[in-house]
Amino acid sequence: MGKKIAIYGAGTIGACQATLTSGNGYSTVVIGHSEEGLSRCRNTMLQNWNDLIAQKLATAANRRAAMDLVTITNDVSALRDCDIVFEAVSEDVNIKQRVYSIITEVCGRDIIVVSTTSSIDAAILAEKIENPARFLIAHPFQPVHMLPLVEVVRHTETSEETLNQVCTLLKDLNRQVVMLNRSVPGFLVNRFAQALFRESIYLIEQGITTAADIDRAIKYAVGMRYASIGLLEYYDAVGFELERAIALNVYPDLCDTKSIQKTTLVGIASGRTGQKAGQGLYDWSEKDEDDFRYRKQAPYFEGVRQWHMPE
Ligand SMILES: NC(=O)c1ccc[n+]([C@@H]2O[C@H](COP(=O)([O-])OP(=O)(O)OC[C@H]3O[C@@H](n4cnc5c(N)ncnc54)[C@H](O)[C@@H]3O)[C@@H](O)[C@H]2O)c1
Ligand SMILES: O=C(O)[C@@H](O)[C@@H](O)[C@H](O)[C@@H](O)CO
Repeated sequence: MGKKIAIYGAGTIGACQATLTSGNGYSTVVIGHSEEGLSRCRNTMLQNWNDLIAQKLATAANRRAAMDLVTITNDVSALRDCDIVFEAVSEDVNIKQRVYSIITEVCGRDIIVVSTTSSIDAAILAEKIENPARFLIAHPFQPVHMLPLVEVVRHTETSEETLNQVCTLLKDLNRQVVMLNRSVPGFLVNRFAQALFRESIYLIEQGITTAADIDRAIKYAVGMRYASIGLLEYYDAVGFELERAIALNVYPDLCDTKSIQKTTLVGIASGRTGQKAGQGLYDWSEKDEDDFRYRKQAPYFEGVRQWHMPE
């Protein structure tokens, strides 16, 4: 500990990353770029704490102490004495490049910059920063302050020292780190997710089943099984002979389209784009938003007991 952490970007990821770092006793600076953004960030952080307090995982004193460790500001000079900057601005290479120039200007070229990008290649981002040896990606998952996995993606010029410092910090934050030695689109988890999304939409479009039944299958088989054993432990447990027989039957029938599917295109054209629009694969007007937020966090509550919360 003792490090001062900065998070550049006051959106969804910035607010939750700041909840995690300050909730573990780190002084944290969040850089935004609008007044509304700053108050939205503060409100998201308070909502995160209130959810933890409602579960009796934190107290009002923890919330106050953690919020006291946080500076949320539009003033980039607040970055000056930080040791490491998590970049969490919009998923746009040009915006990220502008932000890297500002960080280097304020902090010097030895500052460690960690991008939270979901999809931009590490080599592309590394080209946009003055000192690529001090740059890598650490891709988190929502809800970022609670879900433990972080995919660390290095590129050819990332120094060992940078990698070690970032991994040490992530481990101190009780993160489970997986490492990619080079960038591939979607890293690991979004590759798995896209394969499942594509197949699920295909099955619905073929009239084979419904969104609700796909989600039941995921929750009560895939989710529950792989919560306690690994996917590849399971593969070995079944054995290669049976998996070969199943693959010979299933591979030829799997969806392999390279195009965006009709359901998604029609949804976008008609404004039925998902939860925020009230309608997507589900009718969200029929769903309870608080219950969904609770269910989204529920698997991770136990992990919060390991936080080193300030008091
Ligand atoms: N939302 C997710 O599920 C998720 C998960 C993991 C990683 N990520 C990645 O995290 C990053 C941030 O995503 P998000 O979901 O928080 O987006 P967001 O839109 O909620 O937040 C991005 C923030 O960046 C700010 N911003 C834009 N230009 C800026 C600038 N020049 N200076 C300062 N701030 C600027 C925006 O105002 C906004 O507050 C992206 O790279 C995204 O791919 C997102
Ligand atoms: O699952 C997540 O939280 C991340 O992988 C994100 O990067 C990504 O944007 C997804 O939410 C989109 O499915």
